[in-house]
Amino acid sequence: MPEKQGNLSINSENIFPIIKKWLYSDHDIFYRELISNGCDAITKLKKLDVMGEFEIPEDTEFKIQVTVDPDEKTISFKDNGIGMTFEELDEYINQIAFSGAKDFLEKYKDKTNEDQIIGHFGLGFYSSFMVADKVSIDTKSYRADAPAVHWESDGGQEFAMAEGSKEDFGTEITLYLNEDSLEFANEYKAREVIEKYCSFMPVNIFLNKANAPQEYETIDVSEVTEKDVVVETTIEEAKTEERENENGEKEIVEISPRKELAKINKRPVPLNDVHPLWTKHPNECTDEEYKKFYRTVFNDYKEPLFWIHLNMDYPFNLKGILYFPKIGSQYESIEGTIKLYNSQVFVADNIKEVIPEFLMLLKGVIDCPDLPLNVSRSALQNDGFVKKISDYITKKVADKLTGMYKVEKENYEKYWDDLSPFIKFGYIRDEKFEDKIKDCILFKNLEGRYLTLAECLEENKEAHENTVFYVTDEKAQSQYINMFKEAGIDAVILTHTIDSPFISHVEQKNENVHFLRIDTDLDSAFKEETGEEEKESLSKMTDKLTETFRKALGDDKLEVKVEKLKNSSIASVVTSSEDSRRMQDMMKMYSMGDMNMDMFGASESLVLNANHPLVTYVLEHEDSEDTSIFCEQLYDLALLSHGSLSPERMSKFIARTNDVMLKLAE
Ligand SMILES: Nc1ncnc2c1ncn2[C@@H]1O[C@H](COP(=O)(O)OP(=O)(O)OP(=O)(O)O)[C@@H](O)[C@H]1O
Repeated sequence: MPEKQGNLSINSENIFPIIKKWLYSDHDIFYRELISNGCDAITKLKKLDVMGEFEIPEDTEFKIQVTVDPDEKTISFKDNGIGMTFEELDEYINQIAFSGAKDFLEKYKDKTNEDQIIGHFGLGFYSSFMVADKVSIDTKSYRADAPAVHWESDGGQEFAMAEGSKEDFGTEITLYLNEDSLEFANEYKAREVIEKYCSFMPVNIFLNKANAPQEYETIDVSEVTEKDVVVETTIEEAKTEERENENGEKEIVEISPRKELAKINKRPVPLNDVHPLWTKHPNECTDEEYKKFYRTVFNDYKEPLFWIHLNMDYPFNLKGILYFPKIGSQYESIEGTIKLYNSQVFVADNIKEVIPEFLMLLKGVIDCPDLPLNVSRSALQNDGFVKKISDYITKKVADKLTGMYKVEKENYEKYWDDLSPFIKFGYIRDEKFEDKIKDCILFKNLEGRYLTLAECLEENKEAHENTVFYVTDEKAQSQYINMFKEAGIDAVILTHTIDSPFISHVEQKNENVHFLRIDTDLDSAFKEETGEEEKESLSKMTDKLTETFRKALGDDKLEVKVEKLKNSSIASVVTSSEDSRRMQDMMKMYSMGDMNMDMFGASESLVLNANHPLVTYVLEHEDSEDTSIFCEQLYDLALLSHGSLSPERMSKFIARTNDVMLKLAE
């Protein structure tokens, strides 16, 4: 065999600093690249066997063996795949692998943002130089007549290759780590990285540490296979116990039989699952398997609500499982994770160019071998193919939900509280999803029944046409809820942060429909019908009480309304204008709380019930010495039932209440 030395130098002298910078956040990627090269080499050999060009020896067990050696500061990756001849190695490694790195550099030389590169596919073998000063390859082709080859390169600039000594077919790549990268030879680190990238690769991956002491396990002799190395066999005598039988006599019973045990070298356990659940046909998967897969992949011990198994072959290849997680409480983060794979090789989490943003609230895996992953994010955004994938996933999710709504309404309602933030987010963000799902959005009413928007409007069309009253905080708005219930008026519960943008969106899409918070201007249903004369007298009362309350509270902007409420036990309530409240909420959301809210008009009004004796008392005693106490107290009580008092008002309210009680005690 000829020997060969050469120069691998790539035009740029600075290739290392540049590549290192780009890959800085995921330096560990070389594990994925070298292991997936090994998987490819094994897959190729299996294909040759199917094509009849090679016969796989009977005792072959395909695997990738990773060995870390912290003492020698090396990591080796050994596969029993197709291997390379001298010429192939020269072509694939000296030319292609290095030209791959060169292409990579060319493509991205003007881009400084590492975020623009997805997956880093295309860097392959060359990535080993990110962590190693020296790399060697020992390979032997599957072709019986091809001699083994040894290749090595110091620093990735020059190489030397010559006949090697490897005896069996396959490839072993050894990395001599640089001082900055020694952590990768740590067994636990290695395990962590392999589990991150290679958990579902299609060939068994084993990890061991060089010179680690042999570990053993004990099994029943009947379970020993040809592959086991038996160190010793032992007999465990039967265990017996004296027990009383049903006739009250004592007898000896065997509680465990005599066993013949074998101590064997610990059987290696692969780090990966070569047949992840998504690769199976949905008909072959059980609920228990789906749940177990969810637990292992997402470390979430709360059971998912349900899942969708995606399985598409045409016009593109896409498989995956999307889980709808159970949301613990509304305060818990509902951020999900969608893991993207390319032929069982992990690429990245949550690539928003491929997966619609609202689906990121779910948890799931998607494997798409056809995805162009070696291009920049901006290119992915404009890629029609990626758009198709994204549309397909959206359609599948919408179909599942609408199907459930139609066929399993009871379950759908049961899951609604968990599903609702996700569905509402999708409804706002994705027009296609909105189109499909809009008639399956539910609203929980005061009785706890679930209604669609159309049903809500229909049920309440006599009492308040095209208006939906809603509650955002069941505790703070309980007084209003009671008033509504007494008056036989319905409202819906919308307590999630997504609900505020959600109702605005519903209003935009349904021009006539309005949502009013339950504490907005009181509906006529709560008021007594008033004739013209009474209206005039109420208006006079309003003027008078406005003056009295403004003076007592020292607030000359206070909006006061006087009404005859049917519920005579209520003296005062605060109502707020829907529009200005929404505007204020929006300001808060965008942290513009400092802005002067007066520009949006008065948001709150004090409504006094002319049917309540305390109100009539104030009306008749505007100049009495205690009037201001009545005014302050009525206002604070109204505010309290509307929400809460400011700390300053609260202290004054407590002191004043004590004074009032003292007076009563006198
Ligand atoms: N373990 C191996 N066994 C056999 N051939 C290999 C092995 N590793 C690399 N090769 C050969 O070297 C070539 C270059 O490898 P490299 O990892 O740089 O790029 P790639 O695998 O083709 O593409 P990618 O960038 O997707 O990894 C491979 O195409 C393959 O032919």
